[in-house]
Amino acid sequence: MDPAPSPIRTICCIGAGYVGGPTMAVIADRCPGIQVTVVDLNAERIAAWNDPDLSRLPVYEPGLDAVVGRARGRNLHFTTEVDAAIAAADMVFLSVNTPTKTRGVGAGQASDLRWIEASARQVAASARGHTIVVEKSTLPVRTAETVKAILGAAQQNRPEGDRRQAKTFAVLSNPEFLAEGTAIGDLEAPDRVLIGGEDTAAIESLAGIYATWVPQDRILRTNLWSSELSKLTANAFLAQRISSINSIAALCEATGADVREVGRAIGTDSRIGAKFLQAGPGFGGSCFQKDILNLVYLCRHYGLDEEAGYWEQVVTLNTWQQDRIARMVVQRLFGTVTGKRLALLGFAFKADTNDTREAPAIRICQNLIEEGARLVIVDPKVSVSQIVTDLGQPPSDADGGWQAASSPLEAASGADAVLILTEWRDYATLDWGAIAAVMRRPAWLFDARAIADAAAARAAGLNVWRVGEG
Ligand SMILES: NC(=O)C1=CN([C@@H]2O[C@H](COP(=O)(O)OP(=O)(O)OC[C@H]3O[C@@H](n4cnc5c(N)ncnc54)[C@H](O)[C@@H]3O)[C@@H](O)[C@H]2O)C=CC1
Ligand SMILES: O=C(O)[C@H]1O[C@H](OP(=O)(O)OP(=O)(O)OC[C@H]2O[C@@H](n3ccc(=O)[nH]c3=O)[C@H](O)[C@@H]2O)[C@H](O)[C@@H](O)[C@@H]1O
Repeated sequence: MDPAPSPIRTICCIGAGYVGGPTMAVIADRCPGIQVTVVDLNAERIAAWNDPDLSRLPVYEPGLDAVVGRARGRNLHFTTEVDAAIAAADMVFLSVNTPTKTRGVGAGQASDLRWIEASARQVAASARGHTIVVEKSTLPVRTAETVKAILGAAQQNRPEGDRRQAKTFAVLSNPEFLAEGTAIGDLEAPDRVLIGGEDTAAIESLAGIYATWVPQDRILRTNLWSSELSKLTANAFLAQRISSINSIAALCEATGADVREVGRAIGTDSRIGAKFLQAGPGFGGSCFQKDILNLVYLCRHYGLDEEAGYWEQVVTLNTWQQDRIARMVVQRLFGTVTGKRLALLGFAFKADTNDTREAPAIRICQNLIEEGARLVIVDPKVSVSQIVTDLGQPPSDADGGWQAASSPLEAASGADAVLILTEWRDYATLDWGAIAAVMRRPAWLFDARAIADAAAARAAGLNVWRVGEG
């Protein structure tokens, strides 16, 4: 008979980022009987999570402020006291960053696991009694072996009769599938919760937490390796759809078809489904490229070179889409944008987030800056300092420079073109008459999200390119 799952009374989450913060906030909000402490080495980030002004949380997610407001101070805590929080926890989530390696073996493809290793070592050193360690970060398949080796080295199996609490561990994989901008909805009503492990009691302890608000038929249980690989595979399949529809978008533009019509026609096939078929400037975000390249690395590591090439093409085409759009802008503006003012609407990698990690706007801006354009960038949620970091240069009104503007109308003043790179809802209702009136003619709208009112823009005298429209 498997041991009954031990009730979880205290949780520690290592990593107060885009995943750790929202995930733990929802768990605390839904499980008032569990004390949840989120820890981070980044004191600034922790201070922002503790800011009394809930509009200043370090992660912008619709609905997150309400969730944090209910639980923070009651049973949700944020602190830099990592070791103390680990010592007090029955369950520790590892939700640290796992970026692509930039040096050494596997650089450019493999995941850099130094933060996972460091946090596992912190757990090994500070944990007390029996601790369930949960991999929440996206990890290469079989990383649990590393985590278990580190924890195992610290495990103390007391001799019979020794009443001191033994330090023992169970390791689970529980990858997160939330998407940014919809994190709260994704966490409160997930398509599925995936739990991988070998220790049934530990699996049921974690399943019991999610079962507080997630129906049992959506709580999937599997083995460690399948769980770790499922996360990489999910992101690879999602990103593959985007590169697939973007490749069809280019064919639509060349043949007079419309990618939105094609998307509707194929998406009504229940085997394909209608979601994730929006053509755009390519996928951004911190994870798609990272996770696919990690899959490519793993395939090559196991000698599966054909499979590695198959998945690598998803990333290759994504980069091509961003370069194609920049090239097309230059071509349509008579082959040169040197000294020309281009208004860029949207810098975040998608709407409803302030996250710019791997945003398509970064590469497209860099290409146009290389061509000598004078960019004017507008984004409702991304800070100027973040754009400075991402573009690697301060604002300048010289050729090959960029400046920020506070509105699309201000950015379009004197501009030869407006580019839409993020699908912020406001861009669907812009006043194209007013915008066209301040632009230099002949003037263009390049809508890489097909969100703008193209008829209104054309009626205002603008030339219009929309992704995927022939
Ligand atoms: N961002 C997203 O939408 C999603 C991310 N993921 C995965 O979740 C993991 C975390 O991603 P994000 O939250 O975006 O990363 P993030 O970079 O926003 O947050 C990670 C945090 O961990 C902290 N940290 C690192 N090592 C630490 C240590 N030893 N002790 C204490 N704090 C430490 C860092 O200071 C950082 O604040 C990654 O593996 C990612 O692939 C999974 C699903 C969605
Ligand atoms: O592992 C992760 O980090 C997460 O990555 C993605 O979530 P996220 O990157 O936050 O956002 P998405 O909504 O997936 O968008 C990713 C990119 O694809 C683009 N996209 C998305 C959908 C679409 O139809 N077309 C399209 O171009 C978006 O504009 C964005 O640049 C996955 O959707 C999540 O399930 C996963 O947990």
